[in-house]
Amino acid sequence: MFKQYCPYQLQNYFEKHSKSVFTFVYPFIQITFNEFTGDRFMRSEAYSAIENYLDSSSSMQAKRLKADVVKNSTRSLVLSMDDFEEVTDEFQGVKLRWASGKHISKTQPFSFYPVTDERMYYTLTFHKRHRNLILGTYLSHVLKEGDAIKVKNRQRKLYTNGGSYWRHVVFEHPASFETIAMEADKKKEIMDDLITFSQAEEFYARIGRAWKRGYLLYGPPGTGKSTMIAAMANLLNYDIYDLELTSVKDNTELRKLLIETSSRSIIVIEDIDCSLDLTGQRKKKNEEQGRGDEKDPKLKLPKEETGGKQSQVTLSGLLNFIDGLWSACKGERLVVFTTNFFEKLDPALIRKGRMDKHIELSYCSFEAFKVLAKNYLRIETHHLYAKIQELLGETKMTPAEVAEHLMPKTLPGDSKVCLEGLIAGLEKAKEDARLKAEEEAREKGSSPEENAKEQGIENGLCDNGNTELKCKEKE
Ligand SMILES: Nc1ncnc2c1ncn2[C@@H]1O[C@H](COP(=O)(O)OP(=O)(O)OP(=O)(O)O)[C@@H](O)[C@H]1O
Repeated sequence: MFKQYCPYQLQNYFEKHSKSVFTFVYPFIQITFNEFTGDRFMRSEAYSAIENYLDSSSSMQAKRLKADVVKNSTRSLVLSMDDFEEVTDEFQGVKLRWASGKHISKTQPFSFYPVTDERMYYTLTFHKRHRNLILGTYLSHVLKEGDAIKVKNRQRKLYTNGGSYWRHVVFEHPASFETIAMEADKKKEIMDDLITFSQAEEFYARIGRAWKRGYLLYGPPGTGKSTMIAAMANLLNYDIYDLELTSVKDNTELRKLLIETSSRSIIVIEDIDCSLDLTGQRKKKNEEQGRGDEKDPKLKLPKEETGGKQSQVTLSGLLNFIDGLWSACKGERLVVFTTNFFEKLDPALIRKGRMDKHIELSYCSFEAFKVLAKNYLRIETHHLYAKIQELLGETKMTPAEVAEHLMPKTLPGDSKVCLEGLIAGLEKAKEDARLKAEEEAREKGSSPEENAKEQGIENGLCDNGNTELKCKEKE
């Protein structure tokens, strides 16, 4: 009515003065928290924290609620406060009122149809005599609680890069450290390391280091490197960013992608030896040029998925990402590289400080087999175990291959059939290796035993299933 009957020229005047009179006599303070700050595309962190904080209490108080299904493993229903609804809160005996609202505006940019733009907001109302308490302690309490609820309830995501953007799906991999086939003490060491890292915020701040840790997982294909990454993410409740380096155009794009990763995440580069053209060229180039520059800016990625153009990402760009200045910007993060060829990697890339922990995932040991048998067949022991132990000591078989033999062919599955299948597989692998060694010995004119040993070293294998580096060390 006011807008309809009051002359337009007077409206502003009245609004301005009535507001100041109203503010003078009104004993309450009102704060608005908008969903978006400045930039339309940046959601306000304060708004998200308040949303989480209020959602936890609004289901008990609000009369009108919104429901949404969260597609995590349990598909739970999340209730939140509906638009233009109010709830009260109490803090140290002080009562406060939260209300949700929505600004709706119709914009008509270049399209024929008007586009509706909705912006949510929350308002907090409290008496002005509690100003110090609310602005100081209460608001930081709300933000802290809201962030903690977010961490607890969040759906973890698996991101992958398509060009310069991240796309994501909900991450629901069932791998855990319990199901990983590995020696118990090695497993415990890795878990302790991860947990210590995740709790060491103050420690990292005190020693002046960015809160991040690098892991290099190496070993033959099928030994559980990817499974280990999923187990790490599940243990720490982190997101995963699976970075496909070959589709990143240049260092600027790499930096953009990495700046967009969030805290509490694992950044993974799988098969790093295939993503970066490493040692060979670099060493050769350095030798030719007679210099030992660690970060050769001319070293480029192979020409692959960057629209047929050669990727311009350089080793120096990658090294900057791992431990350059900006890498400290986003808090708690793990960087994980995987490779099948440890020895191919540039020492600069994997030196301690960049890749702090080197974890070898190797061929299936008897202890690892027992974990797999427990997972797949639910048995702790069997009279065929002795034979399997003997064969695993003589033959190399990856956990992936062992797992395949243990997979029941029909349900509910017969343990004896699976174990016999595994024994047959191991015997065949042993025989194949023997024939191959004989064949190659004939070609070279050396004895099969010598040849087998040489082969083991060439292929990165060793008597006990370790990779080349260890074999050489042992020798
Ligand atoms: N150590 C292990 N513990 C439990 N399962 C394993 C292990 N290693 C392999 N597997 C099984 O084998 C499959 C393949 O393993 P995974 O993809 O993790 O191997 P990888 O080392 O990452 O191989 P690649 O180098 O080819 O990427 C997985 O689905 C998993 O079920």
